[in-house]
Amino acid sequence: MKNETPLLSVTGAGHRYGDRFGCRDVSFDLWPGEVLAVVGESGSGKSTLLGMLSQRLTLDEGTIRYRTARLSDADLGGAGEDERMAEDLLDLSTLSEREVRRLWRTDWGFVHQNAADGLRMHVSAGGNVGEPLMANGWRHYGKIRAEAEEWLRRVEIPADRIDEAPATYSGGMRQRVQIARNLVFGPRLVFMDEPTSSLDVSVQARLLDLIRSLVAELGLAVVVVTHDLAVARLISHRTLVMKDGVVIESGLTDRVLDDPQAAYTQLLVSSILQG
Ligand SMILES: Nc1ncnc2c1ncn2[C@@H]1O[C@H](COP(=O)(O)OP(=O)(O)OP(=O)(O)O)[C@@H](O)[C@H]1O
Repeated sequence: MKNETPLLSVTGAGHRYGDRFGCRDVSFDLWPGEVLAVVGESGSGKSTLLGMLSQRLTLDEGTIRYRTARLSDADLGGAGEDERMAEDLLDLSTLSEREVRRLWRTDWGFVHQNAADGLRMHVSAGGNVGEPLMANGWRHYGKIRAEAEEWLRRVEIPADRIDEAPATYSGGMRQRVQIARNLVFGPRLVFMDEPTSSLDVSVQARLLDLIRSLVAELGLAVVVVTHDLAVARLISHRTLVMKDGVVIESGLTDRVLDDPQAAYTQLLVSSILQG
């Protein structure tokens, strides 16, 4: 059953590069446990949308609201801030940098296309996964180590390799460590930018399977950007199709892919079938 308020609520959102919009007029709601795929060809605005949602790019029009429980902690500062934090849906444009950093520490994960952007390649895998726990106040080395080991086991890293650095790992293993590092602290919303596209097809399937089962098990909300409709099909519940910076079609993934309404989506789907 759905909660009454979405976790993320996006209305008329847009980002401008100079005088041109990279994406605009994007609206959707995302509930806990839901995976939203953003698909479209190169240059359609997928990365811009992800950057805007994750607060890496400015929101130049519209609103993005996020439902937060944890930000109401008293340690955030003045009374005004606390009051605002206690609200159900928080307007992200009102957050200070410190508040955004806190969201990244406690609530949000980001799985990059290239593991090197999301991992410390020369720190052990165990260290990579333990670090977010330390950032969240874990102090007991044995507990951090045990939790990191448990997560590396869940993402199928052999126990005898956790003291090795990701630099020595295969591409698939690196992505799995990146996933563990992004899930170990219990986020509620995870952004994924082409999480499998740097990998061989056979490795992709296994990783997608792992992502799908972890996301379901943890009830995570996910926004995944992909140019690959098969990825959308495998892991997402709903899909947004983007073209020239705007959403041209959205709906349940099976509906969008099996019965596309927009001519552009029909073309995308048929080019896959022919390919
Ligand atoms: N830094 C930038 N400066 C100016 N224009 C940009 C910049 N980044 C992207 N754009 C433009 O914004 C539009 C959307 O690009 P975006 O990178 O979001 O598309 P995309 O769908 O993610 O493409 P890809 O799959 O190739 O990453 C394009 O017209 C692109 O040229």
